[in-house]
Amino acid sequence: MKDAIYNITSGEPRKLVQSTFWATLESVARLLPAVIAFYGIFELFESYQQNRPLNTRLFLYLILASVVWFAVQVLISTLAYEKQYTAAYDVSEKGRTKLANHLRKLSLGFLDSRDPGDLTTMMLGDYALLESAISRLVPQALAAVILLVLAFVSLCLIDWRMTLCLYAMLPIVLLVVKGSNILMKKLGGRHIQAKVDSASRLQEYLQGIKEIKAYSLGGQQFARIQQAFDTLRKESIRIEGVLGPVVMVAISLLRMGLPILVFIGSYLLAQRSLVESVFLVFIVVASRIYDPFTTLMINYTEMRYALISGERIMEIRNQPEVAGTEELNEDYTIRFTDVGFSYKEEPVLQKINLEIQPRTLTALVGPSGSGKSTIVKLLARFYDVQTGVIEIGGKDLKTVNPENLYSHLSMVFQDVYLFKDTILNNIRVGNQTASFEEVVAAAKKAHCHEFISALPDGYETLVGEGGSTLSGGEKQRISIARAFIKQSEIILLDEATAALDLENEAGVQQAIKNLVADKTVIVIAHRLKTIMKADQIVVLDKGTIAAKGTHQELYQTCELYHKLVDMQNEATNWKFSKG
Ligand SMILES: Nc1ncnc2c1ncn2[C@@H]1O[C@H](COP(=O)(O)OP(=O)(O)OP(=O)(O)O)[C@@H](O)[C@H]1O
Repeated sequence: MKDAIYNITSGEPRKLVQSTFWATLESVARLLPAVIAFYGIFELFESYQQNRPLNTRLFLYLILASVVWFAVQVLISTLAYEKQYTAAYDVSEKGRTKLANHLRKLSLGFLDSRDPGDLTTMMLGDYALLESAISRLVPQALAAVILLVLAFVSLCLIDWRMTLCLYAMLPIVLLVVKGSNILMKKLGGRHIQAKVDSASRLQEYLQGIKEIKAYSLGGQQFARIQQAFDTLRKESIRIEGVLGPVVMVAISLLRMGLPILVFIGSYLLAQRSLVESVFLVFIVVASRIYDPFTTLMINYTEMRYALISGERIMEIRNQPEVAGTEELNEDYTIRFTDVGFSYKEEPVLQKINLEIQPRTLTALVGPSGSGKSTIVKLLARFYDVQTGVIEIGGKDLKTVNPENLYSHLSMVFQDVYLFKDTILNNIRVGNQTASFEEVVAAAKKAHCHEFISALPDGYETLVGEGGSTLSGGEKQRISIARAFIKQSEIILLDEATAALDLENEAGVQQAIKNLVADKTVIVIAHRLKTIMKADQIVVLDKGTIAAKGTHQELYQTCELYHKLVDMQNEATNWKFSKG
């Protein structure tokens, strides 16, 4: 129970105290008309039995009490509504923000293992369920339990036998509910998975819409979405079909307490072991006492969902963040010692031994899939190595604070992501505090000032999500501008010139030259002519280092490198001087 509440409130159980207090007060207030009615009926009964006139003054008081009750009820309901919803939106806003912040600090390995729609569903759908659980379902459920316990204790003081009749079916109802929990866990999990799959297929469909059009995949991809939606429909019907009857049975069973009460009560009356007024009290109470519990049962399925959502959220929240507290010093010597890594079971890198001196340019070359990008990703600590160690300035990367590491690294990757924001702010990603002049200077060095200035809104131009309104080359130059403005000591370039048109290539090559001057640079180069002057070229083959050296050395001694260069010569008709 404690865990359930902790999960539903996504770690903030205290937020439920106020909501539950108000929900209980509201439920108690709803019982008051029954008390007022009881006094009226009781007086009718007594006056009839004692053969005396009705106490009209009492009825006046009861009418007055009804009016006061109405006003108080409205006030309490309004306040309860406000408190409950404020708490719910507060918890979900803080929870979403915390989760988003936490996601940023998780390893990419963990994020890769999740379905793309999963986290979106969690942020939107799961938190929406928690909102309704915190605002309504849980406070009402807790209020129902509190009320049942309070009523039990007070009614026992009047007549314990009648109280037991009223609650006679409760143990059986609790057993039914407990039994349905196992079913709900299984079906609820499958239902949520079906929702996640639908969201993922939809996201995949929208993201790949260009490929779907280009390769006429409409039917095939659409069938995948259709299947996901169909599974969702089946799971939704299954869960309603199974849990609906369980809820109805539980409510009906509990209400069986009323006929038991009438039956036993009549017997006790006949035996003269019960007075009529007490019998009356119980009949009146029985008309309202089951209401909160009925609401609880009707909301039960939704509440179980909220619980599953809470568990899903807490599972991510409990994932360890990429750890490390050490700060890098001024020494930027990079050393890989016996590094081994695999994304899944298959090893992708084995026994990587490499030293990169500060302010040198190291190029990684090798056939596709040989592990070049993985080396760069390990250095950027997107993943932690599984064997061996990577050090910068003698510090094991695993012990370095990731934020500190990123402050010393700039990355220009193949798939540049631009945020749905102005170009100015997209360049400022490299340095949030950069002035407009600094942004322009960086853009000039990255050879993108010209095309930005030609846009109608210049640096204030909004780019689409992912940078969809700019060409590949333009996006890449903006990412180079980001790196310029960051001015970090280590630069990781992944196919930095891949998306550039020939016309701009020379200019951008010059920009990169400026960028990397006096920096420690690791570049993944597919076009080998760009790295001929590298201080060190590392040739990778099937996850191991085949050879290291300068261009001249490798061309003469490394067969694979020789082959790669010759292949490119042929492909690009590039005249290459062998001297
Ligand atoms: N996220 C991932 N999950 C699982 N396997 C991966 C992942 N990323 C890469 N791999 C695999 O790891 C191996 C090395 O990939 P990597 O991207 O490092 O090679 P690369 O030399 O950079 O290739 P390319 O030149 O084609 O970009 C490949 O077999 C690839 O399929």
